[in-house]
Amino acid sequence: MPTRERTGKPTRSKGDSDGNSHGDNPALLMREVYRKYSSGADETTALADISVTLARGSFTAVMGPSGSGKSTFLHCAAGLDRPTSGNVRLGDTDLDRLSQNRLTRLRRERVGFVFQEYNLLSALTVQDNITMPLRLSGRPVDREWAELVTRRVGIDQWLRRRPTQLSGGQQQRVAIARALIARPDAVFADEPTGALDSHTGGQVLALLREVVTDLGQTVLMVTHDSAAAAHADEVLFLTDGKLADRLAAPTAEAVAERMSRLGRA
Ligand SMILES: Nc1ncnc2c1ncn2[C@@H]1O[C@H](COP(=O)(O)OP(=O)(O)OP(=O)(O)O)[C@@H](O)[C@H]1O
Repeated sequence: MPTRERTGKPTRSKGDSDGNSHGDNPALLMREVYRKYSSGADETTALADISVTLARGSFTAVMGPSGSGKSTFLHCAAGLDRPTSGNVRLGDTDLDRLSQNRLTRLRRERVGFVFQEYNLLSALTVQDNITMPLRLSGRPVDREWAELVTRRVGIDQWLRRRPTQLSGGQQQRVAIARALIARPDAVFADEPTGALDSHTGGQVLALLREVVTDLGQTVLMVTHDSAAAAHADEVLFLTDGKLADRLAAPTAEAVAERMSRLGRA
């Protein structure tokens, strides 16, 4: 059932148009992506023939054994790394055609990041941390969106504090608000609950789910945790850099079972 955010605007469900300037296209399209690392005679294929489409307003988890290519996948998808071959399209932009400067600008303006370690600036207030991506790209703050995000993420009462005056879970909420402030094409989360206890981690995952369901954002999350992956609409399983399996409407048990099957493969 579609929900409505507090502004009264209808929100998107999986696959809908996003209502912003980027039209009907998917949030992310990866086509036949390879990422190889060479050192001397050694070559490692970290990603092999990855083709994935993320619909706007979808929540996707990426799982796989250690070394299976999860971080490389996230970095290539988010424009932090360039594939050796293949295409990555974020919204309506082909990343392989961008210069390094344009790619940096795109990451600031159209991508949100949430890391395990929050990466907040301790000298700045929560408010200034959240609006930092906009200041870096010289863009004005959309007050209505900023208020909606801070309220929705549940940090409106801490805006004048410094990150060190907040708990880990509260800091991760600030990082999520910062990731959303520019209304990105996609939010990339790398083990966002890795540093949190399971209760607080559960709250952060529920928040990411709301960010997708209520605010229509697109989230791609790398995780080792089956229970975390179960918050997503779909789980992608990587082994040896390949997309080995995928699971829609996951439960923690089904995810754990697929993971153990991959381990035996
Ligand atoms: N800079 C690099 N140079 C050479 N090989 C690399 C480099 N980065 C990653 N690799 C290799 O690429 C493969 C995929 O690494 P990646 O970090 O993406 O895996 P991962 O699934 O995220 O692992 P983990 O769960 O342990 O974080 C591994 O074999 C790794 O050793």
